[in-house]
Amino acid sequence: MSDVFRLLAGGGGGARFDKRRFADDVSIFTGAPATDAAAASSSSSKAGSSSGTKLSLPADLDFFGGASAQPATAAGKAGDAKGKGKAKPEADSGTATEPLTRATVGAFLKEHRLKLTGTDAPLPLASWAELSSRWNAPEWLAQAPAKAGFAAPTPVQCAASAVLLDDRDLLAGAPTGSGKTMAYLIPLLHHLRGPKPGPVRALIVAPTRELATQIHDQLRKISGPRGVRACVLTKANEGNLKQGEGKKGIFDVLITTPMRLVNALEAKEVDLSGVRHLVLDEADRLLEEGFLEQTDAVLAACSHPELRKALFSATLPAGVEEMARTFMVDAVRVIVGTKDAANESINQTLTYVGSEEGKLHALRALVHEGKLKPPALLFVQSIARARELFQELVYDGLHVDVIHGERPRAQRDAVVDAFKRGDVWVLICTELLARGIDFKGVRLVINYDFPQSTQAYIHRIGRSGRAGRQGEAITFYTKDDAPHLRSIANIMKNSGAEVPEWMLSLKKSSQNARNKLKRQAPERIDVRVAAGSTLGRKTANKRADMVRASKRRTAAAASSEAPAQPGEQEAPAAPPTKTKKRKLAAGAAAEES
Ligand SMILES: Nc1ncnc2c1ncn2[C@@H]1O[C@H](COP(=O)(O)OP(=O)(O)OP(=O)(O)O)[C@@H](O)[C@H]1O
Repeated sequence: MSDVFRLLAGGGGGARFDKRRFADDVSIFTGAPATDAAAASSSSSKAGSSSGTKLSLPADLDFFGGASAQPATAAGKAGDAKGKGKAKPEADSGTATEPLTRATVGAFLKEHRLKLTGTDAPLPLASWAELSSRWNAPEWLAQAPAKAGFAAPTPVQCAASAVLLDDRDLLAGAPTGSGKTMAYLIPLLHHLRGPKPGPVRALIVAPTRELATQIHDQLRKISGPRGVRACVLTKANEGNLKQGEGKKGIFDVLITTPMRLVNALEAKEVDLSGVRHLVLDEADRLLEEGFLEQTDAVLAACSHPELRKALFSATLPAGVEEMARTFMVDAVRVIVGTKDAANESINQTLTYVGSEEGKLHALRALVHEGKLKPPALLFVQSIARARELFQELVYDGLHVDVIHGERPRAQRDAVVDAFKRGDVWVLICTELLARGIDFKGVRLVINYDFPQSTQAYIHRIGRSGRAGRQGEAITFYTKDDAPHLRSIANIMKNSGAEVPEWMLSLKKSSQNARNKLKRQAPERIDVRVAAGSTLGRKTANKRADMVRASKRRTAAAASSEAPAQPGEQEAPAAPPTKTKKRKLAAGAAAEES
């Protein structure tokens, strides 16, 4: 039996993977025909063990491309996207594409559903070759995207990169998974040219440490032979950013969460007066309650007179755009597809589960019906519920793990790696993973708890269907969620999903109710209590033993790590008072520490 196949086997009770039913999936793991794979099944590994042995994965199992040295031909993949608003490069790999002219740009914008507004908005670039022909970028930079597997630019890269290469302020909205990160990293590298001792010259702010780390990884991938020096700000490397007293800063690019940066600013460990390029990734989140105060402080500390600002997100509510206009100068606005819409490569469904008690039944039914296609993300509304659901599912043989802002940093990193390797099949998570995280191979997102806003919905389900791949999202709703059903149903309809007419004609929830829901998650009974009726005493005792054992393993693994601060961005609690605001912000940025 192959190691990979051993991974499929789960221990304990509950709804296990039925390997006959999932013969097609099993065959991926064995490389054998589906029927043989099913016949060869046997069980040995422990459910929920994510630390797992390192496996050498067959290509089909390398869901996230992490195991293969050669990245997937991303341009080809993105090129697979059919229809509107998707990451769709304009040409096949390597094909030279004519630069756009004022005469041809209209058709290009229409074809790629691009909206470009602003004074003298620059023409989008039509191929990476224009990096050198139009902006005189060094050869290595013009070749960097193709080397990274991105043969042709995606629509947001065509339009937004051109604006940034022209050194203009930018507000960009494009669907999840459409390549926004490269859209700003490539121009950044162009402007920085190479490493230069002295103060930090570029600053990228993102709401979670996980996203900051991912951006850093992407930057390293393309930063070329004379690579600029970038770091994710941590307590440990703060000192290296200090200027003066005979010290010269050694980092060109700083990538950070707002709270971490504000702490460093307050401790006078970082000087941002040399920052020429500021990127706010997931800008609407950074300009929302919980982060706004910190983002404000960061903007104030970036005092360079020629500071250029770039704001990116898949969702840009009107209020955020309005706020952005107060600090941007002569900005160009780029929108790909319909603003604030879900990615159209994702097949979306809403599932009525009655009450909290119905959720586990519905989840287990998905497993039995072979509809829970791993790798899958399972979103819940709070850290407490993430823990509860993990305790409930850890015995189901699903190779499940959990990630949230109260797990120590090393554990969070290990879980992300295990998920990328394919060791974890189902990852229970909070909003910590909802934004920006690029697990390319995620096949299914389940909203176990109803999302608290349309933005949360768009970002959560956007963890699948990336770079032109197909994805799937299932959202559970109870009768208590019904008042907010209509707004999600509308988002679904606007991205081409079939939605029953009655959902669209439900009464619209009031702005107040929507704001309240956004601020505060609804009360839900404990997942374990909801499941209580299905558990025999014996099973319950066995579960308790296994949870204790799992906790012991976790504690042993984390013994060297200080835990992150409690709270996180998805649970911004009650309307903030002044002091509470500060606490909230600390909570919102818990994952950065
Ligand atoms: N030109 C390209 N061709 C094909 N794939 C690309 C291209 N540029 C980026 N990608 C890939 O597309 C995936 C999604 O990119 P990225 O994470 O930047 O999306 P995003 O638009 O920022 O999404 P989100 O809104 O969720 O943050 C990544 O795996 C990236 O490597």
